[in-house]
Amino acid sequence: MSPRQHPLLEMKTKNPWHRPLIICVAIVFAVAVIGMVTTGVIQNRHIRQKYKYGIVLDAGSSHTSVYVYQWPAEKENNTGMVQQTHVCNVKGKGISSYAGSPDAAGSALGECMEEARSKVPTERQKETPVYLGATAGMRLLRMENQSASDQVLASVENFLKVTPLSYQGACIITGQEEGAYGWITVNYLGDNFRKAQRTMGALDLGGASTQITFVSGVEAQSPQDFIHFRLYGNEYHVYTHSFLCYGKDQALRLALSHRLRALPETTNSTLLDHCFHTGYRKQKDLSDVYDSPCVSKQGTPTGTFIHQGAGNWSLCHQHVQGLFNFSQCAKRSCSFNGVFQPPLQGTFGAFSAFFFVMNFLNLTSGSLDDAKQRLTSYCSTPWEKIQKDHPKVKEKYLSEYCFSGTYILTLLEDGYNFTSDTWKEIKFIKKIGDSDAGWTLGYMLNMTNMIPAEAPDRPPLPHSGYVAVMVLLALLLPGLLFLGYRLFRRSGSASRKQIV
Ligand SMILES: Nc1nc2c(ncn2[C@@H]2O[C@H](COP(=O)(O)OP(=O)(O)OP(=O)(O)O)[C@@H](O)[C@H]2O)c(=O)[nH]1
Ligand SMILES: [Ca+2]
Repeated sequence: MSPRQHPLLEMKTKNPWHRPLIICVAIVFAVAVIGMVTTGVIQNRHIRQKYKYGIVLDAGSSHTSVYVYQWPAEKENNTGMVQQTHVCNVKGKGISSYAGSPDAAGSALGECMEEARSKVPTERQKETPVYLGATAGMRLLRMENQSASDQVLASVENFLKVTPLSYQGACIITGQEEGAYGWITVNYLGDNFRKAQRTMGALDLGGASTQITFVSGVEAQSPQDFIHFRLYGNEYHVYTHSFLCYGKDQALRLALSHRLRALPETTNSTLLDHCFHTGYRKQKDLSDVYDSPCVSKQGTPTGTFIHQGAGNWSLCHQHVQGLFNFSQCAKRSCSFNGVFQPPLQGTFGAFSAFFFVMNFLNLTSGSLDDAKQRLTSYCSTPWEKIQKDHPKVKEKYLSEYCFSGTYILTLLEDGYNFTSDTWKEIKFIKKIGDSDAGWTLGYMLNMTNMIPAEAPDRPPLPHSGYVAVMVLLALLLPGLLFLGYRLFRRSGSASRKQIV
């Protein structure tokens, strides 16, 4: 005879609903888990980004560039989100060169504006802001001839107003704005604001002006050279100064005019220039030198002169030093021409012509002494060889590199007070990521209020992190329940065995 079963066990094996119930519960659990995982995955799948766009025209003294920027629509206030997607260089010279025919200034932008517009989806064009900022070329034209400068601005305005984009205005920005926006650009692109890390100074060399901008702990002795920013919850005390007429084209005119003064006033006198290569010889108009408010002149010099190279770096360096006045800087912390400058602080990004020139001369790395040595050798190379070595470079740029390189070294060392030690703090840059270093991005960020004074509150987890945690917990929970159930059953059967 089989041993008699305990009445309780007998009852249990006889319960016809037990197995289906477990199966039902298991199915519900499985469905719930699959449901949660699927929801998590679907919720977190790649959503097609919607972008916003902005266009800024940099109307510089030498030429105009049109920049197109793009950023994810829902992340307007997260720094590091705006990217340059396109740049178009307008053919011809800068807008200030249209002083004699202002009506043509606007239409000259046509091709590049069309190209820029094609980079913005049609449905976004109506809401895409367009800004035009003019810099030192227009500052000089305004000083010389206000009505001509007004007419040029009116011409570009009339042209931009009728595009399908959202035209926001055309104006001449101040040198201080130009410096400050350049500083905002490099630090925005370096993500220095959001990470509250050390900022980078900005050095911009244009055709007609140059800017130096950096954070300084020094008290403002000259308040007009300081700007205070509160960005992302941090305070920045920023020194900035713009030197009108100290861009590289105006500096060259200034240098030529100094040397021409020493020549007899006969036409076609020969100007022997140590900043140009031996063998370089060109007839030039005196008006090319004197036609600028940066160059002092008696009367209106007309006629021509022979510009002849004599390539000698140390003599060129001496002449270039003569463009700066250091005598007013004896007493206080100063750069040149009596302009206050606090001691240099931190690293610097040097862009625009600082980069074009130093990159061409292969001087973007190495010491200051190296740079001087290499420039000495470059300047003494005959013009014929220089032309042979660089057949594709525009003759105007090529002929000027010895002067431009010397001017840059002098401006940085004698002007701004960089030394052999601090030279390594200068990084010659063109772009950061995909975006050009320059004032335009900072200008647009400011005009569209895209950098908040305070850091926005954020949830502790990013969205994807939140979904991942929820899915993990959802998987863990049924597992724990199942484990608990098993333990409960095991302890139940153990106590039953004891009873038996
Ligand atoms: N070598 C070289 N020079 C360039 C190049 N592009 C521009 N330049 C020159 O470099 C100088 C500065 O150029 P930009 O920074 O565009 O100057 P800009 O904005 O027109 O002038 P500002 O109004 O003073 O800022 C000018 O003399 C230009 O002619 C380039 O690709 N190579
Ligand atoms: Ca510029």
